[in-house]
Amino acid sequence: MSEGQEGRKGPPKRLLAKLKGTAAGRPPIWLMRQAGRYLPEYREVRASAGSFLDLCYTPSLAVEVTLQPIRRFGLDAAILFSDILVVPDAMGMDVRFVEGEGPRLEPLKGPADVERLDGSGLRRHLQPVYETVRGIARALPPDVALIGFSGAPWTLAAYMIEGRGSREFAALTHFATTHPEAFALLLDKLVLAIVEHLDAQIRAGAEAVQLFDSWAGLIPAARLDEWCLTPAARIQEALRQRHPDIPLLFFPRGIERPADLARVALGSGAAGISLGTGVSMRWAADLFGPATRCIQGNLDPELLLGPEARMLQAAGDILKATAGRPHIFNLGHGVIKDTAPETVATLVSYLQSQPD
Ligand SMILES: Cc1c2[nH]c(c1CCC(=O)O)Cc1[nH]c(c(CCC(=O)O)c1C)Cc1[nH]c(c(CCC(=O)O)c1C)Cc1[nH]c(c(C)c1CCC(=O)O)C2
Repeated sequence: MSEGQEGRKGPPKRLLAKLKGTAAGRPPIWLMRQAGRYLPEYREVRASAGSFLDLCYTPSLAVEVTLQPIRRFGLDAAILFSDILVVPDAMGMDVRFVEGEGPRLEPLKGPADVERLDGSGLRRHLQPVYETVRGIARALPPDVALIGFSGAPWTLAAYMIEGRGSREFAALTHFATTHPEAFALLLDKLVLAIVEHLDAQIRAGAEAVQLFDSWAGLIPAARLDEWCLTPAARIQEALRQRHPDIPLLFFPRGIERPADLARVALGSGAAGISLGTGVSMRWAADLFGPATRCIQGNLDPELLLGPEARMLQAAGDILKATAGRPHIFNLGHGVIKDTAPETVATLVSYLQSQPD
């Protein structure tokens, strides 16, 4: 058992029970991007921190912003405050966050750049992140689960090749088809780096981990196994060998055709599948349940912009569609920055007043 877990015996945690396949009890709730700019207390810490990466690498501040939404809303899980792009940063890429524009990386241009990527110093470079995990584990209320995370290989490759966020990631698909061997090597290096990163988070006290494949929807159907399913299954298998009791949540956002989604979700071996906004919970529940596979999601984050009655109606529809199956309530993507914190409070109260 890892160091972090030993000190964390206490009441059973709803999120972990659901990931084991329990249908009983109300759905736990946490929200992707529950810490962030929609919270005034986050903006205050952010303003004092220097750059966004400085915030990610300063344990006292990263612990504080992780705990802010837990204190304010009483959510059922905390997610480590960090970013998926710390992995390319730790592999030697130059990663920056430009105010109001998002991430910028010096893009990988060809095979030589992939060869140069070096994951051997990853744990050392990311010590502040693991220190943050230890700090959160010590501070969390005993019934709140702690989730660690990483980007999935395809999604990290997207930013590493494109050099920035994009809707189409044209350079990515161009690289993957013109340099197939270098692209395969890149995914390979990322699988190993991600396993190291998640393993270190688990040793520091993460009780579940989420793998974000935010751009999986860009993968052509014929490449789904190679670029999405197989890397996820390799990560899941390596973690299972090291930490058989730690569940993985997989978020293949944008994979929406039922046959593709079922294939990727079941093939990954993950205990939980997080569904994006484009998936109907009604058929997803039938696709995965009642097999002991937990589903997470998938309220449209736009609905949190109001009116509240419409949001609660949609949340109720999700609860109806998932009734009797292991379900973790979440959004279909991250909280939008214009969201009113009061609306999040309304949503959390609604979920927590469900029959148990
Ligand atoms: C693709 C991706 C990234 N980061 C992440 C993903 C996968 C999830 C998704 O699809 O959204 C994951 C992420 N990013 C962040 C977290 C922290 C934990 C949480 O969810 O509360 C998590 C889990 C903090 C963050 N990551 C970022 C912020 C905002 C930066 C700031 O405060 O200035 C936060 C709170 C920056 C970021 N980080 C990234 C982008 C594209 C941006 C810029 C867009 C934006 O600014 O919203 C990369």
